[in-house]
Amino acid sequence: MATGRTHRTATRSRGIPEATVARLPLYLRALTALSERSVPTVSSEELATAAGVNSAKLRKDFSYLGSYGTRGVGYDVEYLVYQISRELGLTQDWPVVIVGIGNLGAALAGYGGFASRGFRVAGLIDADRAMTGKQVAGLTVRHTDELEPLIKESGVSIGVIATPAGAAQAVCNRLVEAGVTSILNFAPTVLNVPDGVDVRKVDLSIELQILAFHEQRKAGEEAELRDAEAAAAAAAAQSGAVERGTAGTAGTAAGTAAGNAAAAKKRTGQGPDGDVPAVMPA
Ligand SMILES: NC(=O)c1ccc[n+]([C@@H]2O[C@H](COP(=O)([O-])OP(=O)(O)OC[C@H]3O[C@@H](n4cnc5c(N)ncnc54)[C@H](O)[C@@H]3O)[C@@H](O)[C@H]2O)c1
Repeated sequence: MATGRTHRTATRSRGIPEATVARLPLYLRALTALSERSVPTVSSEELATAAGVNSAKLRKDFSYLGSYGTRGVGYDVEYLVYQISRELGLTQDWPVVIVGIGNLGAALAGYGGFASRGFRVAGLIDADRAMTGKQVAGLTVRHTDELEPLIKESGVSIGVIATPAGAAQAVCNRLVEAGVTSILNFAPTVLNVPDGVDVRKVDLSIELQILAFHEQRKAGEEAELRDAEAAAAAAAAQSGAVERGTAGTAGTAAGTAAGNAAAAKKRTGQGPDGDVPAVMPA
């Protein structure tokens, strides 16, 4: 088994970059909301705002799909929903198996968003014999001994791992051996998989850590802004007090301090990159 190979490289088949593929679900979610409100067309700016993506990036992404919209009209919402769904493989049903039916696995099993997006939970697996036969979200929990037959019977190609980290690699190996080629991993560990297997990792604590970083940066920048504004005010006061001679220097100092204050203010307006999806390659 190869090690460290956890997701495909920068571009996929048909030349669509991985970063574009990662944004397609964001567009689809925004487009689905528009479709539900029976909105027929949408401009790239409106859709970019709704998806939390820069509009130039959106137009570039859609050019990979061969979708350019109509000048003055925008994009046809229904057609784009179909096109993106087809690109993401969502026009077909994907049976999914969830392994580890504890707090998280049970919550995932009951998540209605899977079915509405074409992911059918075909089976729930847990190693705890006390769980075997229990009903969770309308499905019967099966023991890990039944993992392989379940995958074969249901034609499962996507596995969700919600076990403790220590069990995740062994579960992953069994899933792959049984024919699963895509894994969504919630366990806080890096999985090694062979070529041809895609792993996506979800880690909410990493997302929170990224937000904490931005919070810390914003606090630092606000302090920097206050210092720069105070320096600008002091330099302006000094420039007013000096009538001749050093007035030019004081004026320059005031200008520089004001420039620093403006630059600091501009930086504080920047936040986390809304284009980065919460699910990341493992
Ligand atoms: N990614 C995230 O944001 C996120 C959020 C919450 C939890 N987690 C992770 O998800 C995992 C599950 O969390 P939880 O709170 O549901 O834990 P939990 O203890 O409630 O459930 C774990 C379940 O896995 C089962 N299990 C253990 N070993 C197994 C094996 N080899 N095969 C099949 N099933 C097995 C246990 O019997 C149990 O039912 C943990 O690794 C946790 O750290 C991740």
